[in-house]
Amino acid sequence: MGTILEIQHVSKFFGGLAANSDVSFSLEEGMIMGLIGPNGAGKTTLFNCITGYYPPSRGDVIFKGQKINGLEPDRVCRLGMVRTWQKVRPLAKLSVVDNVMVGALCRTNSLKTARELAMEQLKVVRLDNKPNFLAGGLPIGERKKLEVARALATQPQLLLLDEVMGGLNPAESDEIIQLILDIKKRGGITQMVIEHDMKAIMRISDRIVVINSGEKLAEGTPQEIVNNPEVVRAYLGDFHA
Ligand SMILES: Nc1ncnc2c1ncn2[C@@H]1O[C@H](COP(=O)(O)OP(=O)(O)OP(=O)(O)O)[C@@H](O)[C@H]1O
Repeated sequence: MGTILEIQHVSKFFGGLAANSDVSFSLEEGMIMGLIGPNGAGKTTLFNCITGYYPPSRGDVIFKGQKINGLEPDRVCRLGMVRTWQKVRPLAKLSVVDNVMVGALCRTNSLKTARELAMEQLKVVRLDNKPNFLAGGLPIGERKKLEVARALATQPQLLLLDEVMGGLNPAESDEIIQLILDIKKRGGITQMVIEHDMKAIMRISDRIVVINSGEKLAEGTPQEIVNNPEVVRAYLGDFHA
């Protein structure tokens, strides 16, 4: 197993605000990395810097040994890295399967192949009973799954999930947790997960990075993180796994 992603001294400034400040860590292939921190800590900004939605102001993002800062998100996606969005925005007037085909078309120009790839991923997220439903009519739990299916259809090696459990009830969150663990078990996809649900993040993560005020506060196994006094003081309060 090698390193799939290296974040080296990444900073992102918005005017005078350092949304990310000198953040460094790396991800081993096949693992699930949790990214946690208080609201406004800079987690989504870091995802945006990694996936090409913004170039970092400083520092480098190295994916599979290649420096990718400054590359457009669609180029990054073709290299094998894709993210989901915290606020899911499916193409509401398109069907479920057509939404997932949009992801698959990153790999093929054939609509037939794209449809087959899309149906495969709908099976993975258990939405294959609704391919012709309008995406805009899905309840939030299914819209989140659709978002994951669209991302998977790009055939990524690195999947970044931004609060896929946000707004879900416990049963729906459990389904997503199971989905993330299934993706890991099938192999071939490394995952990085932003999540506020601490029980969930402790359950799924091999390692956790804690961000606070734009800076990396700590990194370690879930057990190391819950036992880190600085993390407890800044973020976890009296949370115990
Ligand atoms: N495009 C932008 N322009 C200006 N400031 C921004 C922009 N995007 C984010 N910020 C600021 O950067 C800081 C980090 O925001 P970010 O959304 O990355 O945090 P977060 O950890 O993902 O928060 P949350 O958990 O609430 O989603 C915040 O102060 C935010 O207001």
